[in-house]
Amino acid sequence: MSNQDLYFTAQQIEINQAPLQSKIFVEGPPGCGKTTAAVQRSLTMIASGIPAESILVLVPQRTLGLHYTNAYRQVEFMPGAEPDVVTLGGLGQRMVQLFWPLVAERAGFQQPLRPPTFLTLETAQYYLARIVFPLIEKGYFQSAVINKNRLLSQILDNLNKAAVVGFDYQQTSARLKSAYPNDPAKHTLFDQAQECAQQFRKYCLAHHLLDFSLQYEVFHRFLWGEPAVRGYLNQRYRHLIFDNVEEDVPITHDIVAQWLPELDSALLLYDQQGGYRLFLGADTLTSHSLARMCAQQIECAQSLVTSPATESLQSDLAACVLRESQSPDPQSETAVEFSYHHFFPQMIDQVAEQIASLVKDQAVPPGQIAVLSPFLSDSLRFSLVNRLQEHNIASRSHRPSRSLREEPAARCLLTWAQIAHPAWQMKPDPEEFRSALIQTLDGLDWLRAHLLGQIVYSPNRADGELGSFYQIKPPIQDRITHLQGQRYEALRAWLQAYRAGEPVALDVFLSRFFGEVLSQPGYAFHNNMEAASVAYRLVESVQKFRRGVPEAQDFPLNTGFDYLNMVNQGVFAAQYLQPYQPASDDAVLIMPAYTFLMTNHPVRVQFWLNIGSRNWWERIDQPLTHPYILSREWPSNQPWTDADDWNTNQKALERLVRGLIRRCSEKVIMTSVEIDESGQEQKGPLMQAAQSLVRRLNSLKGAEHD
Ligand SMILES: Nc1ncnc2c1ncn2[C@@H]1O[C@H](COP(=O)(O)OP(=O)(O)OP(=O)(O)O)[C@@H](O)[C@H]1O
Repeated sequence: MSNQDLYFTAQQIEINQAPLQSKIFVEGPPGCGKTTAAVQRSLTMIASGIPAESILVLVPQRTLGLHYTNAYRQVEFMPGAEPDVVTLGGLGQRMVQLFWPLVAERAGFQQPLRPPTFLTLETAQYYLARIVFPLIEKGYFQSAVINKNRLLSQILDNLNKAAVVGFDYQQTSARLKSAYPNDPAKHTLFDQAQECAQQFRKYCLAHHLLDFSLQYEVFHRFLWGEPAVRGYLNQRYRHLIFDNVEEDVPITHDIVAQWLPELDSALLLYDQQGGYRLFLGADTLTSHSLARMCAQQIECAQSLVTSPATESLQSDLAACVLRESQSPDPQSETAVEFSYHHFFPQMIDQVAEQIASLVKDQAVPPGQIAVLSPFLSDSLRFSLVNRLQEHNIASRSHRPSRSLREEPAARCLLTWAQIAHPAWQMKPDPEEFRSALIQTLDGLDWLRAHLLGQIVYSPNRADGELGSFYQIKPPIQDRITHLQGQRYEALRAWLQAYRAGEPVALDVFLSRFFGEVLSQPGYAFHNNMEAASVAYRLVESVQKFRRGVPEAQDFPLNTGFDYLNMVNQGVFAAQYLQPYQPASDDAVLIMPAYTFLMTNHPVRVQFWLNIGSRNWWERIDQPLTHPYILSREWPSNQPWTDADDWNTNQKALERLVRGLIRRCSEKVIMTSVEIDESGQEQKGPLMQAAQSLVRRLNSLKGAEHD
């Protein structure tokens, strides 16, 4: 629906028609039309002669800016003369780049004349790993039962929290310890994490490297107060639209509070009951205090998404979560459905069938259906996508970060890279080799791959060469089939030729191998768009790694070894940010629940999978960090208790339930299983709340009959 087709609400008209120089704070529930009104207002401003490039649209994360970028794409702006849609981190990075000479020395960089290198998550993990792994060998982090990747990301998380909440990162351990006064084991972990963070920061300052926390800190502490920088920003931007203020972090709010009086106009949009990015430092209190800085306040009360029935369901289920005695509204019943199953696969089959019936019998567009769960495991995603495919229904799954290592296509490419570079002395085990064969030769089954692999590959072979298909005994050749044998031989010849020549950087190797072998007819990547896109992202990830590691410029070949080493140790390509594509009407969305909340895409029907799982309620265990204790609200020296855990989990579930239902216009279908994927019995708090709602609705009916 384009904006021309909408009848704007009174509040939307008020926002759109407010005088051009106004500073307005709009608040309301999600789905009351705030973003739509803001997009419209910016277009009205541009139509009235305000230069588009003087409008800054600030969002807490890129997905939340999609409505703006999509709308601006429809308008023909001159190149460079369009509104800027950015996060404060993005803006900060640009400023650091631009004003580097002004700030490098003052910020403590030891080689201020060298240009800054901005680290990605992976390159930051790489440098941090070089500090942390030797310490692990010495016995650090022994009591933390988490994998290396999570260890690294929690140390980086502490640095990020300090930067965005606004405290000295060297105080992190003291803050955490004061919340657990009687837990020496935790104290040791916090101190060790702190020591790693300190060494990492020292290394970054010595080598002009900036991870996210340092970018943010340099911008906030050293550039924001500089008259030259402020002058530049004030000349460039005169109008601010700040959407989803409640999902942003305190330092962004501080900066905006100081900036507001200097701007010509501002429109700030606040979602009530939001703050889902708490893990990343989002702070609803500091965000709401911005209301005082705006002369005009507008409240939108009416959701344009929910029906009266889903609105009631939202309030009734939230009451059950919080165990408040509230008599439900009978119409809630029409907006919810429950389905119970013994086992996980039955639940998946049933969900797929229900979706097929919604699409085929009730003409619900697939894009108006979302399947949500707290986490999206590979097996869950895989089974659901497959079941839907059997019904000819397209789906789109999105996880904000995925491990490339988990992608079979990426593992396959990296296995061949190891075989192509014997000097690295990284020999895949026979199982990895067999999987690579299955992933590579189109139509090769497990048994044939096993036969072929057993004969042609041995990790013990000193020269690392692969055996030839033609030396295999004819009856076995027949079993493997000559067609697959020829394909294997062409692959082997390619690798042999590569090994005979000068090796190239890993990303170059991967692109060539993909282009010249894997994507050719007869190989499994041919016409396989998903595998191709994984290959592309892997190449990009290696490339970014090579470019982000300055010493790699001199030794590009070592980078390949380092990269693979990190992958093998479980560090990365542990995570990459999947580009988020805006939702389309022809594919069912399959997403983690919190990711869905950040896509700004309401739907008609939601499926909540396995509501008995405690993951709907419980925070993931983070032994080295803590989102609440490291927030501004948490008083120093106040102990964190089990009751705090319980209360925050309750509050988070209530917020999640409300947030999801407020993005649903017709029905929520809640599914549960007795025994989950890992064989556990399921009866978590969301399930208990749902059961309590059923009881309350039933007793209401009982009362009616009486
Ligand atoms: N005047 C209107 N009439 C009908 N539908 C509308 C109107 N304004 C917006 N919508 C639709 O309502 C939905 C929510 O709108 P919008 O995203 O602008 O709300 P919001 O308050 O910004 O929500 P969120 O906080 O989730 O971003 C969208 O699907 C949008 O197309």
